[in-house]
Amino acid sequence: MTKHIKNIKLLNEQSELINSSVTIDNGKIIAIGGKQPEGAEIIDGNGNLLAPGFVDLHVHLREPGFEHKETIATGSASAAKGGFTTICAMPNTKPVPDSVENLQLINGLIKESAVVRVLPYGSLTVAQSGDERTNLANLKAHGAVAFSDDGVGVQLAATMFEQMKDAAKLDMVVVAHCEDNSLIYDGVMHEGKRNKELGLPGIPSVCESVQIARDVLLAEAAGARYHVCHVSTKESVRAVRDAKAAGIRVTAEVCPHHLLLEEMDIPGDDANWKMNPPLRALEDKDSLHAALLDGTIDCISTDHAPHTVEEKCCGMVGAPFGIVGFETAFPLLYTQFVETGKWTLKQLIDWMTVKPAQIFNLPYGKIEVGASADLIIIDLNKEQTIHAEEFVSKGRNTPFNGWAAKGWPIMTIFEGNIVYKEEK
Ligand SMILES: NC(=O)N[C@@H](CC(=O)O)C(=O)O
Ligand SMILES: [Zn+2]
Repeated sequence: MTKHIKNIKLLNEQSELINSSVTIDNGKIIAIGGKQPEGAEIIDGNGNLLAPGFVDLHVHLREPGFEHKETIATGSASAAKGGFTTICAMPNTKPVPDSVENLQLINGLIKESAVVRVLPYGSLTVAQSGDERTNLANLKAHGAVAFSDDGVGVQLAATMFEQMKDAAKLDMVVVAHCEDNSLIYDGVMHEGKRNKELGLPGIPSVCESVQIARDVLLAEAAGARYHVCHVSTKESVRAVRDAKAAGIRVTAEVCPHHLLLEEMDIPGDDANWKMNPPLRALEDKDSLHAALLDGTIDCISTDHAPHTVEEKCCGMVGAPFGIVGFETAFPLLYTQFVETGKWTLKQLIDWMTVKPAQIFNLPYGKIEVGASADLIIIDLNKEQTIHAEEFVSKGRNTPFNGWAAKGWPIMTIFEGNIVYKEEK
């Protein structure tokens, strides 16, 4: 069935909104600005923005193994509501996608219940233990989008180096959660000012940056493509910036919460403010903004990490790290940084669409003839307060409960089908 989305605005390179229309057929975009085809189903955009569906390189869907926190069905529906149509699922599930058999199991679950495109990672080591290396060629052959042990850092340089060399041969990206276990010190938040005020153990910045510094040198020696997860410190930014300047094939992501919050915002010993890496100092936050703007950091990823209310109930010590992200990412960033004139709308959309897609060579994140019809209609004027209890995700773990934000996705189209529509 042909669909014609009329009365929408498209963003041009100058970040101007241009009146247009988009026609889709058979899951693909077949015309931009064309006439309404005879017999087409009409979707009226009511003058709102039509953007490419967001692409998220870093998400946790919890299935298989932790369905009490999230499932592929609830996680992908949450993604759809947030405007995400391509999401890359991290391997910290049970079982871990460390073998063809386990990856096939996950592929089957995705096929059964995902409402948007879910691309699974393969792990770098068996059971993410950091010891035995996985067979990357086999994982690639069965659909792994990239390789990562996210949730934990790969501790041994030799293990990382060997996997980088194999990934380079396959022209696949190694994606790293950078954390040196000997420098965590049982910390639950940033080692800085606020953790001392709260009397809570801290994680020093160097815990992250030291492993990035190691890895960029390993990536250079291996000739590998290397992507850094959730960069949070100014020293990490410097390590990535220097590596890029040296011609090393490194890319990096930043999460909305690290752009929006810093350690002094943490109201108290509340686990909805506990995530890994933790909220750092103001100067770290500032350096992340500068890094996005100068291209050191390539894209924004949510690190959607749902946990149960029970797990997050009782203070930071003992609670798992992580916060949800899909349903608040765009409106928060739009309200705080586009509406205030710090970023253009085009910059924000690019950091959430074409930029992440390019890192994995994915053909998504663009509105062009022939592209998959993965589209979102965003009402930039719609203002709403965030209520965690209304999330489609099973997770309620967010520090943004009660925040007001503008710019809400009101319809999400995946491969030509409507997978989310706002309730009026
Ligand atoms: N970011 C987090 O705080 N938690 C993630 C793991 C991770 O992304 O490192 C999780 O799986 O809960
Ligand atoms: Zn991580």
